[in-house]
Amino acid sequence: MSALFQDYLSGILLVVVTSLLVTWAYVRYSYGYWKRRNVPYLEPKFPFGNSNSLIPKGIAIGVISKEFYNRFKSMGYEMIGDIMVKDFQSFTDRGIYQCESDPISVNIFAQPGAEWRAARTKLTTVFTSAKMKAMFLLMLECSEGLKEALEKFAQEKTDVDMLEVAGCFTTDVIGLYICFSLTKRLTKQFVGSCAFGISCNSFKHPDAEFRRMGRKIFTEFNFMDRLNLFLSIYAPNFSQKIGVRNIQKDVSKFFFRTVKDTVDYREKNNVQRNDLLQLLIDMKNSEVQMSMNELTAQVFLFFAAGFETSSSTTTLALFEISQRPEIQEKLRKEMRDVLSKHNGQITYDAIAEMKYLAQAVDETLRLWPPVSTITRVCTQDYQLKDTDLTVEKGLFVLIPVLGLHHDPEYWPDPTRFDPDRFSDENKESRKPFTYLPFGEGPRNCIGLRFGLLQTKIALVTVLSRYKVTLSPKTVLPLGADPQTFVLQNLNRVYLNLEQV
Ligand code: HEM
Repeated sequence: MSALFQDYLSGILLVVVTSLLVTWAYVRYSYGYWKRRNVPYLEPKFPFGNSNSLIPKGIAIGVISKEFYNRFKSMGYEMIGDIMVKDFQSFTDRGIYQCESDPISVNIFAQPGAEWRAARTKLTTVFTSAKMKAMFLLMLECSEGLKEALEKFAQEKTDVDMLEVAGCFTTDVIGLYICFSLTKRLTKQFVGSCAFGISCNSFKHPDAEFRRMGRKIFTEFNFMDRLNLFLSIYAPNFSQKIGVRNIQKDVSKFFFRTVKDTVDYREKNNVQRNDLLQLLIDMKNSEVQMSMNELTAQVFLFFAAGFETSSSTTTLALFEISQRPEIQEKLRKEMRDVLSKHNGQITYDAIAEMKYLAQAVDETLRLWPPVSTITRVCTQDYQLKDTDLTVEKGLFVLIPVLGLHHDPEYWPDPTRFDPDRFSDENKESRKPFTYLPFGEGPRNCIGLRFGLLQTKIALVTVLSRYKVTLSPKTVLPLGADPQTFVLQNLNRVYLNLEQV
């Protein structure tokens, strides 16, 4: 019996030791990939190679890719244009994990090649100029909630947690855009009414489900969420086989429930609305035949991509502007001049006329690009121009947006906030592909105009009414949070408002 047990133990030991040896050999071999090809590289460290962004106290992905960029930029950045635009057909995918058993992950951001192209063609119709103009009215309606909240802060002379306030505004905008009517009457009927268990008036209900889910998508990961994320990034094929999900279960459940209830309600009651969901419902019922799973996944992605990027841009623009009184005054003067030409009303055309505002937003996106690293995956072997190096199918490419945006060669004194960098004259002399806040090429940001518009409306709402200063409560430097994939700050931005 004891000999049998010993044999059993030795067997287990042998399996364990062999597995460890095989893993070690595999890791060593993988770490030698660039050395074997004679390409300059950073020595990877066990167990996370060159990336430790998923472990507590790690480094944000944008900061890691900036470090790579600073080390190797002498190799030339021209290949970025080839990869994103000219030779896009060899780099159509983003390499984001998706898993059929978690249908919400199969969205336009993650979809590969042909599936992505079909989805992009369908969804592009959502962002026409006419739709943007209609959307503008809805954004203005949502800015009423922002106005009220700001008034309260100013009267009570309390610090404004700007990311939270901007997050409420953009959540309402995107929530309404996705699911609710563009007409005032119907919007009023639904805002805050919890018609389908949703409340989308984040200012009145800061813990409304839409807002709670929004916060959760980017910042709240428990141990299992973290483990799932880790597996989906480092072992995607294995993760797909065992059904690992990279989006939190309750977030996924919320979107499936909400979208299903809303679609059922509209179909049963023959309700038609002028919003994204209607467009997707029409597609579902047309020859395009979008499934309910795809429809829900796209709704989720628009929500996730649409609110956080713009709320952090608004917050960081105000962070910079609060510390530069001369820039703030110039912006306010422009706002007043333009608004006075439009009877004091914020209109679509008035926003388009505010050139210095556009420059300030562009400069914020240079200094603080929410998507600080863009990814592409090589989808067919690719010969890198002027080299004998073949980029192999399946290889991941990181495009170091933060590194490019902070490079003193293209942006002298790069940490200084200076909207004049984006004057017409300076824009003309800029090198291509050194400014990529919305990506580039066929897979660039589909919501670019939407994002800029809601950011500008929020800024006009704040700056045309209040002088903004940075509260001493703000801990500096802000620092980049390693735990999220968008560039988020570790420390909150607190502002003080004084009516002008
Ligand atoms: C300031 C605001 C925003 C910024 C900085 C931003 C940035 C980006 C970036 C860098 C990408 C990747 C581009 C690439 O890979 O080349 C992206 C993709 C995307 N964004 Fe945005 N975004 C913003 C707002 C929005 C909004 C408001 C929406 C929707 C309403 C949106 C929807 C999307 C979608 C669907 C994609 C995937 C496009 C595709 O794969 O075809 N974004 N965004």
